[in-house]
Amino acid sequence: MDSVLDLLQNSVTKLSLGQALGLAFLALGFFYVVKQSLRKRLPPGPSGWPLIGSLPLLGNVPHHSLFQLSKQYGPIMYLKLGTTDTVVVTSPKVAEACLKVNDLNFSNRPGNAGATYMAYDSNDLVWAPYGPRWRMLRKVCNIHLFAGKALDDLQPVRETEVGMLLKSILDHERQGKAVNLGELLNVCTANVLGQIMLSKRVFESQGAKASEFREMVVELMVLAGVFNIGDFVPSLAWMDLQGVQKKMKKLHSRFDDFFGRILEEHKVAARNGGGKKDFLSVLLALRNDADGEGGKLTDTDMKALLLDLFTAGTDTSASTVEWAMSELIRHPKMMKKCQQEVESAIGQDRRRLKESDIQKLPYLQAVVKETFRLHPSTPLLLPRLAGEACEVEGYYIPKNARLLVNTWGIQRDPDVWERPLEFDPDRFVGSTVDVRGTDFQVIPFGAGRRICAGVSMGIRMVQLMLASLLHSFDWSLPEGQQPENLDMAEAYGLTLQKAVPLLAVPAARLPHHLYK
Ligand code: HEM
Repeated sequence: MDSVLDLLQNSVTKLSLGQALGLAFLALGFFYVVKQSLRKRLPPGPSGWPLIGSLPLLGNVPHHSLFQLSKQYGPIMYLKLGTTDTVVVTSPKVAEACLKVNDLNFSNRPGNAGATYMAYDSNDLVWAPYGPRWRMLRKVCNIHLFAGKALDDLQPVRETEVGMLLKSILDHERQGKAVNLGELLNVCTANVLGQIMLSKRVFESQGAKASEFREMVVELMVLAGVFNIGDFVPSLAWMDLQGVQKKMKKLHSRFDDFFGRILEEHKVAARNGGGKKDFLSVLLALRNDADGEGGKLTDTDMKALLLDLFTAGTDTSASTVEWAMSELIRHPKMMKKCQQEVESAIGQDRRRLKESDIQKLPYLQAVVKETFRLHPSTPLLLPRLAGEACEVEGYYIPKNARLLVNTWGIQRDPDVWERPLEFDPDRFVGSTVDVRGTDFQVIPFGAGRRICAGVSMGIRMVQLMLASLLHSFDWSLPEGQQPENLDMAEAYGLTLQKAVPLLAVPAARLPHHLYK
């Protein structure tokens, strides 16, 4: 052994300077090639800048900018957002590879200030780590809120609240006012959830507590929509450069007080034998039973769940209907077709529309699908996290990389859809393509294990509200505005809102006694 080493040493010392330099360059070249080939395995994408990465490329409306970038770099892109590894997906095929083939690996969500400071340190359902607790929370919600039987049992609540929506629109009509539809739809969806979960109309304008809650939800939407630098450059999070975390903490304590008070009222009612038949009462009754694999339901679990369901369920459904109404006002023939369909299904003077009528309205269902395609309320879904490094479409995805699925881009891609920017419900008439996470060309609710928990409730709410608005009223724009000039610009926030809210003028179509 010694002699071999001696030999090597001698030969190295015997190399000329030129030979030694040549060897050194060879070694450097070898390492460069290895490094490059490792790099090559990442998906293509912009190189970005130190510390901030490609954050400046996101612009004001990130799903637009990312869609443009995908045209340059392809359907799977890698970029640094701040210091975080991020993978952006913009094709049905790659979305399926992530959310179906590699679903388990992408079943977590990345931490962020909202989850930490507002959602009880990810102790809720939306941000909970994938595992037994998440499963337990989801199961409880499925059984008591979202499964077919629970949804059917809650049908009268939805119909009653939609009835109140129609009545309030009629009041506007009598005063000759245009209505801010988005606002009224928000009130309706929040009250449906309030009645289901707390036996309370949380968005009533009378009463200090009701309006306080509304104000808090609006603030939460604004805060959650802020692009918080600390989420992308974690080493700077402690500085809270935009003051977002401070505001979140303050808002969280207001929500906690609000839900805490309602929780205490429910506990007292249950002790006195006067418990209500709502979701919170069910949770209270379950608290001693639900100690299976997920552990007990604590007060915190319950408050976090209530917060989640209000925030995930209100704006999403309401803004979808606002977009649908805007499209129909721009396309009067389609609006007429919907109204004729409803009229021939249930008539125009006998009664108000019921949820069970929707099955007789295939064109209206197609209008809803087309709205989900063109105006998905959560354009980048909610972020996922790669639990382990993995391979997607031959590319290397690092462990802990964030996954953003640009469903807005997929649903407007000319490679995927014919005439993608045209609102054309007929593309869904007689088609089996569905929006519930099985057809990856249209996944407004996401897909896989962490698909939206409230898909069925959301679809039912959207269909019922839209069909009722069309059955009960004719709609036009305030004087001087032309349908073809209606502003359809998007504002970026927690959900995809219209930048300019829709103001529309209603004209009653039903006998007045039917609005009671
Ligand atoms: C138009 C209506 C709605 C749309 C478009 C929508 C969309 C979404 C999307 C895109 C996600 C993320 C899915 C993913 O990561 O793959 C999500 C998650 C979620 N949604 Fe919805 N949503 C709607 C209505 C609702 C309603 C009515 C509720 C409940 C009242 C709800 C509760 C939730 C919850 C709890 C999650 C988190 C699921 C989890 O992480 O396990 N959503 N939603």
